[in-house]
Amino acid sequence: MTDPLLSVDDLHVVFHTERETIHAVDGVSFDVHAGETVGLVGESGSGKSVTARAILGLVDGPGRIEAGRIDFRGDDLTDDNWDRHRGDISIVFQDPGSALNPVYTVGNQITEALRIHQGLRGRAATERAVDLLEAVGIPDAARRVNEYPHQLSGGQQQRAVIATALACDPDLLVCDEPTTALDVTIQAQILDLLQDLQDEQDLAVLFITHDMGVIEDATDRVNVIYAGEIVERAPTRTLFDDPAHPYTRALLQSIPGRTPPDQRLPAIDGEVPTPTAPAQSCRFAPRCPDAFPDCHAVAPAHVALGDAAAERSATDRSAADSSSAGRSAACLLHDPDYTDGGDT
Ligand SMILES: Nc1ncnc2c1ncn2[C@@H]1O[C@H](COP(=O)(O)OP(=O)(O)OP(=O)(O)O)[C@@H](O)[C@H]1O
Ligand code: NI
Repeated sequence: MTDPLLSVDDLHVVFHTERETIHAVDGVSFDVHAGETVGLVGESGSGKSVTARAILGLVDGPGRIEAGRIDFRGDDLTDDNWDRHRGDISIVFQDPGSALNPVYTVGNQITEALRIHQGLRGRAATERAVDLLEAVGIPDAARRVNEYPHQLSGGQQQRAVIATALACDPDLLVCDEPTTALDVTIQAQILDLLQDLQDEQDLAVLFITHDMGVIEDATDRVNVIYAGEIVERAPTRTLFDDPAHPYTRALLQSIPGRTPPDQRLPAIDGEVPTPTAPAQSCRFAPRCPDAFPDCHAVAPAHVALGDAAAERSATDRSAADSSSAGRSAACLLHDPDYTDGGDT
């Protein structure tokens, strides 16, 4: 496989608050290749947005990137190379209302981005802004370019936000719950739009959501995050057909058709713990239906499942424990496929 466009390697983002130290992102690694959509999925508080902000260089105090690398086209962004790649990575947040400035027209916001990132001004910028609004499916774009955000519906606002994000002609679009604030029909339209844009522009997308249904529709590969750690990674189809980690299975059980936008994974009792210390055990163990004593005593490590071509991995207790060879993983034990060191 070619080199990844984005490579996040053992990223640690820590918030030092007065009360406690929060290891919000605690050793996260994943890659995104040109043109693909990679999902990052987990419940509220699992560290998705902090990961997204870290990639954009937007972690603010009291948060700090304390370890790890974020490579974009081989440049280490944690080395303060963000400015060089400012236009190469764009982000779309959940709430289009707060992403758009209410006192400027939609067109002004897009032309501002075009000026900064492409050096376009005047008529050329306005024409490009209209093109972008058309590209994101806003009808009558030549007129609507002069409208203010409040004159657009929620779905159209998110389209306008996406148009603004595309104005810098990014290679990577980070979408942090881009459809969560929208109703289900509009959600589907925005997902279709992202898919079309991606096919046309060879855009890579990092898609962040708590909704497994959206992951299934929108992504090629997926990373499951829990309390700051990736617990499983697999091609999306594989993950749905054959989930390895108990947390992944719990997430899958929590999609009754489609989770309503305002509801969060009701099927799993309890909440994601706030990681206030380095992991001494499996952070999911207290909620895990399959946990046994070791799960509470040993921090699992991440191991490959199958050969490299399978592109699968999950956290595994035995890998953390040098005395036990092989892959009779704690959290994978009940699944005989994963205990034979074998193939998937
Ligand atoms: N400014 C901050 N100060 C202190 N802790 C923070 C701050 N921002 C985030 N955190 C902590 O980082 C952890 C991860 O938060 P994050 O926003 O990344 O979760 P998330 O997965 O995006 O959740 P959601 O689905 O609700 O958006 C949480 O424990 C949160 O309390
Ligand atoms: Ni978030």
